[in-house]
Amino acid sequence: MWTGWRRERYSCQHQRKESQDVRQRQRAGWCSCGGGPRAMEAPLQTEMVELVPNGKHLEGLLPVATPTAGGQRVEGPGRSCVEGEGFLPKSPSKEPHFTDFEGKTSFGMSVFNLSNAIMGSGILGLAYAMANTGIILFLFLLTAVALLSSYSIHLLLKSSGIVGIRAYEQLGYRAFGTPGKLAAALAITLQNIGAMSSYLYIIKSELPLVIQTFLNLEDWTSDWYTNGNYLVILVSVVVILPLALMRQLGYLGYSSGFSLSCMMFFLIAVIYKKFHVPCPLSPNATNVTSNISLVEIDKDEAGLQAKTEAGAFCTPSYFTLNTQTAYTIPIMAFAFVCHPEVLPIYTELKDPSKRKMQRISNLSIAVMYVMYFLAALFGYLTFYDGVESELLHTYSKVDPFDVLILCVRVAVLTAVTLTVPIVLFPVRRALQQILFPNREFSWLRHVLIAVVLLTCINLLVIFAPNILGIFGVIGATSAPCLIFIFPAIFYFRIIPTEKEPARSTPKILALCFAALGILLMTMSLSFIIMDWVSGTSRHGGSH
Ligand SMILES: NC(=O)CC[C@H](N)C(=O)O
Repeated sequence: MWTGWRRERYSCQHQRKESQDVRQRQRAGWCSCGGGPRAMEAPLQTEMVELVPNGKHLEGLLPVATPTAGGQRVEGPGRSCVEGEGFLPKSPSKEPHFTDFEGKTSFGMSVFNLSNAIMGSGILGLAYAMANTGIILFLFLLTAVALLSSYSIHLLLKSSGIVGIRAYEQLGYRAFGTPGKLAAALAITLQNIGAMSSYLYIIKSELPLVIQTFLNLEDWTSDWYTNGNYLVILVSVVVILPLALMRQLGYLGYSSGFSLSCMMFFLIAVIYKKFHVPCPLSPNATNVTSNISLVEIDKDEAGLQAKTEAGAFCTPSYFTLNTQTAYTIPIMAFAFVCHPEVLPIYTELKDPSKRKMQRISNLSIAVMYVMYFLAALFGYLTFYDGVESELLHTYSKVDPFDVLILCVRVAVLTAVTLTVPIVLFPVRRALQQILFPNREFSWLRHVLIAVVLLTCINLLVIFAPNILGIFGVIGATSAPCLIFIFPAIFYFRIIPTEKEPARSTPKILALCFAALGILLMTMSLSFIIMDWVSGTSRHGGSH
């Protein structure tokens, strides 16, 4: 990200002044600002400067920490100091401290941003997941996915610390060259475009209902303000685009905080509703109780039978296994995806260190873990097996004009709308890495990519909502790649064998982690294919 380039630029200045001895050690010359005669050596120097995470430049330049030496892959000819030019403060009168040019985002804001990146439409599918696993199995699986997600961030941070790179795709490049970079960029692009389309799809389908109810419109009107297609364009242009044009993720901290409060409100409403929605719902409210047939049975007997069935229906299950249980892991994996955003957030962190970033990640994951569990638990305890794969739909069945539910809808709409810009950041970065590698920052490109991306997603959501089903497959492939497989295999390749031999415990663990990812990916894909073959797309869901 641009802050990284700015760091390089500063590094160049700082090191030019203070590190003559180190410069000698790096015979290749690590600062050919302006493209001097040693421009050819820029790749090495770029990496050397980038190699220094967390401001420990001199330390990082010592031979012991120079995995770039010895012909390792480095990227970015010409991307060294030149790129940072535009980001220099005009009067560097003050002695530059490392913290001056490191990111500016505080710990709290980073937690907000990362939590917002984690939280999305995934939360709406969790109650359904619980209905198909039972409370205990759900809790076990959710804990496992949360822990694995945190471990995978640990792998990413450790790899990025070794090479000083703070971008997912560049880790891929470092580990496997161009194919690695392309694979990471592709997975990030597909995963995040899938997530953004699911968010915009929620806007398209929910916002007209909300507006209609607030305006007290009894009948369906064809006015533009009740047309989901126009509304989704309006929201994209008025809210999402300006936020997506921010140059740094750090600026989105406030909107992320607001988005989280909206989700908090959603959670409180879900808990409140548990105690105010009767179970079972009246038969005409939902088809949940349709199996309770009153026809041709004696009234008393029917009443008794209905009571027994209702009693059985409204009892929570602690451990369930059915054909839908298999979907639980992909739903949870999707809900915890935030890995493309971790390294950009790390780049912009004030006084960054791996430990601090890991603490931010663990805190965000822990907060989301609690919220996910409570939302799933109370959503499930409200509707039991009648819960749908999208929790909001289920509430609409109770009373679509209920004011609280309407407010909850607005809250969820606001939350997902404010998540789109965060999720768009890594996609823009990935596209930039593929299409315009090693170019300096340009506002035109920055704006154009955001506009093109948002336009494509809008078109997709408006004209081809059915295609969104394809993202089920993409999600089943890209989420395990981003969470399990890539962090593990990149780690395996990037950590030098002198530091950790191939048979050391951390590396073997990483390989097991990758194998687990492959297993999960195969599992999810086979379930989706089985669904297609049998023609029952049971898991509609919001994602
Ligand atoms: N980048 C992403 O795919 C984020 C998805 C997010 N975890 C969600 O639940 O919606």
